[in-house]
Amino acid sequence: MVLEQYQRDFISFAIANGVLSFGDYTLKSGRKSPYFFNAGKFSSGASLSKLGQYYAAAISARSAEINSFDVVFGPAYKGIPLCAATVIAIANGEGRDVQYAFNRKEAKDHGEGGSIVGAALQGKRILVVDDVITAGTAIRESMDIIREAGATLAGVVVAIDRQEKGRGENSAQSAIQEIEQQYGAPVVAVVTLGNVVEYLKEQNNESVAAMEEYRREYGVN
Ligand SMILES: O=P(O)(O)OC[C@H]1O[C@H](OP(=O)(O)OP(=O)(O)O)[C@H](O)[C@@H]1O
Repeated sequence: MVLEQYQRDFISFAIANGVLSFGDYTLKSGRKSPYFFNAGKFSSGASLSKLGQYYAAAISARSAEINSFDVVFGPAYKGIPLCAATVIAIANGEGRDVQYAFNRKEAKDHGEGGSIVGAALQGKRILVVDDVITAGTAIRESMDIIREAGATLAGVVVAIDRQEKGRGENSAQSAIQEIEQQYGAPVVAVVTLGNVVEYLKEQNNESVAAMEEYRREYGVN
């Protein structure tokens, strides 16, 4: 697996910000993981600005799959700064003025009202950005919003794909693979678990063995 330079930079940036850490973690799924990714720690102007640039880099690197999009949509709440940072990075880096929108978790019944803030979605191709996909609930909710608005899904971008099997007895697929299949649109991650392992190998990092073992146990093919 070839590690692109933006992916190498993103992993080292995530480690430096304490977003990606290695140790013994128990996940919501109950799985014991040798690593943890907490995007909430990108919590300053400079780190959010860089994060937007990594999303923009991933979108550009995978443009053949994503094809074209008109609006970047961020599901509340954590998707909100992400969609804003991503369109700013696209405007500054590529000179392309892309629209953005996000939802309110609770619809507002005064003022302009409604539950979508930002660009109108109707008839447009929507790229959804979020930090992570776990069970896929947030993305399915976004899909409902997109369909109700008469728009179509161009793709989804997340920071990391853990590439692990779902928790169902016979689940051989990850939540990301299920979403790709269900909606017929690509889900692109800035980095995958495979990329992280590759990076750690390059660095002769001591966590490689534990990461590979985790991947053997829970990884998808
Ligand atoms: O694939 P899922 O199982 O939906 O899990 C991932 C979602 O969960 C988190 O958001 P959450 O819904 O907790 O809301 P928040 O952004 O307000 O924290 C996260 O930001 C994703 O949107």
